[in-house]
Amino acid sequence: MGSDSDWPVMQAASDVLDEFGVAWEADVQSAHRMPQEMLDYGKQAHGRGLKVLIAGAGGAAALPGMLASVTPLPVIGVPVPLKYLDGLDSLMSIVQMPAGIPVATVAIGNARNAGILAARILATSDDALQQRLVEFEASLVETARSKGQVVRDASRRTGRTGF
Ligand SMILES: Nc1c(C(=O)O)ncn1[C@@H]1O[C@H](COP(=O)(O)O)[C@@H](O)[C@H]1O
Repeated sequence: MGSDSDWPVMQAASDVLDEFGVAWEADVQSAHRMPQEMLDYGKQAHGRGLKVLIAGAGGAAALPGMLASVTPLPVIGVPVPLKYLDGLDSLMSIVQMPAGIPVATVAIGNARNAGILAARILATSDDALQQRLVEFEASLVETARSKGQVVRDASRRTGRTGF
């Protein structure tokens, strides 16, 4: 992430990776504030055995794209919302990459989805992880169904059938 101030948003990625039993590391690397160190981190990531990079940054978010330009690894960008512009600036900075340097961009502030997408990428070569993802998706179906049941029960009680 571009700053430790992004951690409250980015932590959701590490939380969901923990849920799936996927090892992760977190670091602060800023393309703007520490360009050489950030480039070194990106260049070395592949050789160190990392498999997917999740890059979260707010405002003028150069970090995800710059990382993607120096690594063959898949990079997932997380637009971090700041006080001004609600993360739209970050979203635009991350999503509009030139051809040849892709960054898979998730919704503003949705680091959890970045973690899940990383797990899905890793699961293409990990059957056990694939199975955990299948079970996770099934649990989402159950949760959505039970929420629908709560609404149906409430509408029956009140006699209202629509909203
Ligand atoms: N967007 C970038 C980059 C970069 O893209 O290189 N480096 C820091 N930042 C962002 O600046 C915001 C404010 O950072 P501070 O809270 O440290 O002032 C953070 O959201 C960070 O991701």
